Amino acid sequence: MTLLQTPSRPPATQHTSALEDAHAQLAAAVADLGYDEGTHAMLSKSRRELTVSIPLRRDDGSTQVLTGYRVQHNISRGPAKGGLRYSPQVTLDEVRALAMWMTWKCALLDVPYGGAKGGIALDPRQYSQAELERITRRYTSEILPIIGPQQDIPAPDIGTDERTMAWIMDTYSVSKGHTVPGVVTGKPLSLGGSLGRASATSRGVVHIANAALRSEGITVAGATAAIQGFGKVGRDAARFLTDDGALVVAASDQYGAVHNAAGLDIDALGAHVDATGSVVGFSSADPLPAGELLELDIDVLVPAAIEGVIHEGNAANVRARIIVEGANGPTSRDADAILASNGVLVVPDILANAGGVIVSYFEWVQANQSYRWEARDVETRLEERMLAGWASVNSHAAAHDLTLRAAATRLAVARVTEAHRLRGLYP
Ligand SMILES: NC(=O)C1=CN([C@@H]2O[C@H](COP(=O)(O)OP(=O)(O)OC[C@H]3O[C@@H](n4cnc5c(N)ncnc54)[C@H](OP(=O)(O)O)[C@@H]3O)[C@@H](O)[C@H]2O)C=CC1
Ligand SMILES: O=C(O)CCC(=O)C(=O)O
Repeated sequence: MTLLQTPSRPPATQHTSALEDAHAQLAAAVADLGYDEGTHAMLSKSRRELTVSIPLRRDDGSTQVLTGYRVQHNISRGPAKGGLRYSPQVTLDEVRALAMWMTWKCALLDVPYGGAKGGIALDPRQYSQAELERITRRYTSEILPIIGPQQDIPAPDIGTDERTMAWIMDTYSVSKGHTVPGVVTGKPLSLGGSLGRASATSRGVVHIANAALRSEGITVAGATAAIQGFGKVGRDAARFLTDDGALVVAASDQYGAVHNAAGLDIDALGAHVDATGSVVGFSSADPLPAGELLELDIDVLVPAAIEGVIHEGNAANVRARIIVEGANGPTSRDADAILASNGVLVVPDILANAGGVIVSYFEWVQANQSYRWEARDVETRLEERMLAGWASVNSHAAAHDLTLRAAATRLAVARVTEAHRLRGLYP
C-alpha cells in the first residue's frame, strides 16, 4: 500500500470538547427528570479511571513511553463495556466522554452493561505490526486488574481491529492460565468472534437511516447520502446504503473527500482505498474539499469519523435533511441547537451506532455459552433491537416534545438511575 498524501486535518473543528458536550447532554436530562444535584454528580463522574504508561521497545532499538487510559463510567447495569481507540487525539477527557456515552447507549438499547472506553495516544500508522502487538500486550497487562468478562470488556474502536482484540484476549488468557474468550468482543471468528460483529455498527446505522428516511416521507431507493469516514463503520454503511438503493454521492477520510453526483461505486472505492490507503485520487469521482461533504444538499449525512465535526461554525450550513450519527459525538451541543431550529433531524450516536455493542453483547453471550449463532439470527435480532430503540426514542420525543437526542439521553439516564436506586447504591 502506498500513501503519498499527508493528512489534511480540518483546523480547529472542535469548538466545545467531547466531555463538555457529554456533560451538557447529561445536565439537560437531569434537569428534565428533576433529579437532585447528588444524583447529577454521581452520573457525571466515572466510577474508575486508570492511566497507564506503556514503555515500548521500538524496532530500531530505541525506547518510547506511550500513555493509555481505561475509564469505567458506570457499572450499575452490568459489566463495563466499550471500545479501545488508538489515535493521536486520545486524551483522558475524551475517553471519559466516550465512556459516559457507552453507559447511555447500553441502557438505551437495554444491553446489560455499564459503560467504558479505553485509548492510547498514538498514530497506529507510525508503528509496525510487531510494535503494535507489543503496545497492545503491555497496555493489556497494565489494565489487567480491572478488565475481565464480568468486569470490563473491550472492543474495537478507531485505529483498532479484531487483531488487536486477539492480542488482548491472548495476554489476558495467559495471565489466567486458560482461554477466556469473553474478555473482549470484536474478536476474529476463529477465536470465538461472532458472525456479523464486523459489520454490525454499519448495519445498525443503515437500519436507522432507513427508518429515519421513511419517517420523513423519503423513499430509500434514490435517496442521496454522504459519509464522513471510510473506516470500519463508514465503509460498510456506504455499502449497505447502496445495497438498499440509496446514492452515496460523497465519502471522505482524514486525507480528503471525493464526490460523484451519480453515486459512488462503493466496491471500486473500497478497492482504491485498499490499494492506496485513502479515498483521495479515486478516478471515478471528483475531489471535494473535506468540509464541503458536511454541507452537501442531500437526504442523509452519516458522520462516521470523530467527535465535534459539526459545530457552531458550520451547523447552519448543513443542508442534509437527516443526520445519522455513526460516530460518537460528531455534533457539538451548539450545533445541536442550530440544527434543531433549522429542522434537521439528528439521530443521536447512542441510538444510531448502537449496532456494534448490541452484537458485541451477542458475541459475549455466545462466548460465555461456547455456542455459535447463525448469521441470520444475529442480523434479525440486531434489526429488532435497533428498530425497537428507534420506536421508543421517537415515541418519547413525540410525547414530551424533545429532540431525539434529548429523548434518548433522558430514557437512558432514567434507566441507569433506576438501577442505582434498585441496588440501593443510591438512596
Ligand atoms: N467500530 C465500531 O464498532 C464502532 C465505532 N463507533 C464510532 O464510529 C467512529 C468511527 O470508528 P471506526 O470506523 O471503528 O474507526 P476506523 O479507525 O475504522 O475509521 C475511522 C475513519 O475516520 C476517518 N477520519 C479520521 N479523522 C477524520 C477526519 N478529520 N475527517 C474525515 N475522516 C476522518 C479515518 O480516516 P483514515 O482512514 O484516513 O485514518 C477512517 O476512515 C468513531 O467515532 C467510533 O467511536 C461507534 C460504535 C461502534
Ligand atoms: O462493541 C462494543 O463493545 C463497544 C463499541 C463502541 O466502542 C461504541 O459503541 O462506541
